[in-house]
Amino acid sequence: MSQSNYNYVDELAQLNKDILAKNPADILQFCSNYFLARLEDQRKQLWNQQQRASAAGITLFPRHSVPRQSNSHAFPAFKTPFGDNDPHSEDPHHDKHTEDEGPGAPAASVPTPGLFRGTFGAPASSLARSVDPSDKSESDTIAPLGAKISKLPAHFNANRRTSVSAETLNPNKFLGDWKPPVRNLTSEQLSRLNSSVAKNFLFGQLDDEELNTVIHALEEKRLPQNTEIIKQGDEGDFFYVIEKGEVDFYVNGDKVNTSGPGSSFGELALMYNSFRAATAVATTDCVLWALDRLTFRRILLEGTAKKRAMYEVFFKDVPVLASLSAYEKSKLADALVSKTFQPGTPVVVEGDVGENFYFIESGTAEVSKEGEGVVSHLAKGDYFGELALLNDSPRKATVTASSVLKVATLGKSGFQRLLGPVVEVLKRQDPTHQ
Ligand SMILES: Nc1ncnc2c1ncn2[C@@H]1O[C@@H]2COP(=O)(O)O[C@H]2[C@H]1O
Repeated sequence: MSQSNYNYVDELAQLNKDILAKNPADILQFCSNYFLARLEDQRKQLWNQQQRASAAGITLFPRHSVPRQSNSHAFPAFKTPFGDNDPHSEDPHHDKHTEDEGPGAPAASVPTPGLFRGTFGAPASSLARSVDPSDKSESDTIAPLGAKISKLPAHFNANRRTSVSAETLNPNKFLGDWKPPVRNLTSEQLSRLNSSVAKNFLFGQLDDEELNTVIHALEEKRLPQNTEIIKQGDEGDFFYVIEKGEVDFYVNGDKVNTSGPGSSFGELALMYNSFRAATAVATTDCVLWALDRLTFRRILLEGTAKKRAMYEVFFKDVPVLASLSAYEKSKLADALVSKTFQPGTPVVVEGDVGENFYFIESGTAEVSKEGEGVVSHLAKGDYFGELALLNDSPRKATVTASSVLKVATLGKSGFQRLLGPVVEVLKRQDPTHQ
């Protein structure tokens, strides 16, 4: 069953519950009111989502088409779903037709009163998802690179399910009698999963039962080099973990990232019920493991979203991370593990082999060196422990909690993978580096 069908079934199930609870006299009027209220709610969520995304530096709905870049991937341009009421617009009457809509395409907004008149004002037929039999965005077939990418329907974003909070805050309510898929994994597949994929940072938050459910729901995908795994602008269907190979990511034609074994991608559209934020292309032959949207939302959504939100606040107090993009910060948040040390407890000891890097979330610590005593004091937003990881050398100093100390730790592989862009700055500023 396609993802749209799931959404449709969820929606009808909820409507049915409301009808049974309220037993309305005028069923059609009740249904009409129900869907209008749902639509309004959805648009408000989308609005909030856009605000949060832009605060984090991500543009969900660029106003203008983005010219094709020199690489070979076609990227759709997006229209704001807020029509003429887009507060981000410098010119509210500009850009009613983009080149991507084609000359005959209807205007994105039909003026009607009300905050979201752009989308509410559109004719009913344009609010329904445009049905294009060639649109395989829901299927788990993966388009080979170079396959023709069809243009987006004129009302592309207006028709997306974009609720963040309703399902996010109470996912169980919306998932009904959800049962995770159980794949018939061979013992060879299970052992590969346990030795690599299960170590993905996002799975670190799961208890044994949850991890087991996730592992048995994973589906192996072997993809040749140059396969387009995800297309920017599509609806989210799967979350992926890389077992082997490399994947490049493009946003509006610009390469923004590369990921390798142990990394995951494709979570954003599932978390925010939004379209795919980037195009993902296999740059080598790849072995991936795909987790379906509902299992992701049911088991991984809440913990991931909470952790990202929590560290998003903390990262504002860590100047050295300022140069990381919003997405790089999210990935860093996934990998961090909080630990608390009582006053007087050493966290790293001079001469020891180093395995972890630390940010101070709260509390204080002091740095001391053999023969020199205390050489510096550390507090919230400071970090320590990178030298041993960078140089494969013993710890150069001892760091001891001087009050209850909460740290966010990162292991060696996460440190190399996620803090690469700021390593030079860390090197220069590490307080244990004398
Ligand atoms: N800079 C980036 N911005 C957005 N998404 C990215 C970026 N780099 C990698 N990605 C991944 O690309 C995926 C595309 O699908 P999603 O939007 O579901 O989730 C996205 C992320 O997992």
